[in-house]
Amino acid sequence: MTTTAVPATATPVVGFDQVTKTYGSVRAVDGLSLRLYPGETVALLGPNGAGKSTTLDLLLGLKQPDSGSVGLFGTTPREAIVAGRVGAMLQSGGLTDGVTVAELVKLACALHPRPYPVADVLARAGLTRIADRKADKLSGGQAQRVRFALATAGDSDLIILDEPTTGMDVSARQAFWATMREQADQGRTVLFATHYLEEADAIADRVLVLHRGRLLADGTAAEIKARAGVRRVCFDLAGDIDQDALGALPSVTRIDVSGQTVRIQSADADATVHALYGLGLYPRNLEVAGLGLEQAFVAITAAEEAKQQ
Ligand SMILES: Nc1ncnc2c1ncn2[C@@H]1O[C@H](COP(=O)(O)OP(=O)(O)OP(=O)(O)O)[C@@H](O)[C@H]1O
Repeated sequence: MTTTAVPATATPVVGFDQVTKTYGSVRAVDGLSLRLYPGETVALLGPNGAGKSTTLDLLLGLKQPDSGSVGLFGTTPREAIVAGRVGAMLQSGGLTDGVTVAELVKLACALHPRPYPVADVLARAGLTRIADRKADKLSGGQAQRVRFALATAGDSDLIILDEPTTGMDVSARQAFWATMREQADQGRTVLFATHYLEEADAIADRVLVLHRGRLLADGTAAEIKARAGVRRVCFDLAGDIDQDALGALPSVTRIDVSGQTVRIQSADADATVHALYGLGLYPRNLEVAGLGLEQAFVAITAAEEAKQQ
């Protein structure tokens, strides 16, 4: 379903084949097969507990699969990491108390086989002014920027980011994504897990939706939105609003009424609007539009939940 033009013979940056990982009775990753290719910017979405962090840990060799295989650049995660091909920014850890920001970045540069100059790494992450501050004296957003610096200390081919912008303010987020775009434009593969669907929509050229450890959707944001197969119908009504009657219109899957404004999700917007007029109502400011990525995500995962009940 992916639309990215990739030669069939290209060695995948990431190759998951039928990977399963369980914790006791919890199947965190369930038969996952996946290929990522050079230059792709890929968002990994999923509700809490969907298996995103476990997937990234498997990719980084921090966890081993119970079955199936995980490959990076045609080799093992460990070999790829030792060769400096992977930069990673995980949700926590990596920041040692009592050590300054500059010292941490220097160490990350020293450990990378193809390091960037320390001053460049600090500047790119917006850390120059706080380079002498101790890592345990940072705000949440500053600590995230340090993790970002550590992930980009050298010239890696794959950058893995687990919820990278959590705690960052708006300008830090914008700067962060501008840098990631540059990295992708230079041919690097960027894989990021996020709960900010607007970021996935704006940044990713491919979106993966995980649900209970399985891949529920894989495509561009536009394809995921279309796949939800639902449209939004929004209008104003004068007078008393009979929510039950509107909810019973054909193909309506969801209804919200706020003041005189009605917002409906419909699997067949034409049929819904036709029947709306059939009730003898006169909607004003009528708008029919596709779902945003966030609503599409909710619709897709809710449909899957309903199937599994
Ligand atoms: N170390 C562990 N021991 C036991 N269960 C675990 C462990 N790590 C994760 N799990 C379980 O595995 C499932 C997947 O967890 P994971 O952290 O990969 O999900 P996630 O998509 O990253 O979630 P979130 O969005 O909340 O960060 C969850 O049900 C979680 O409770």
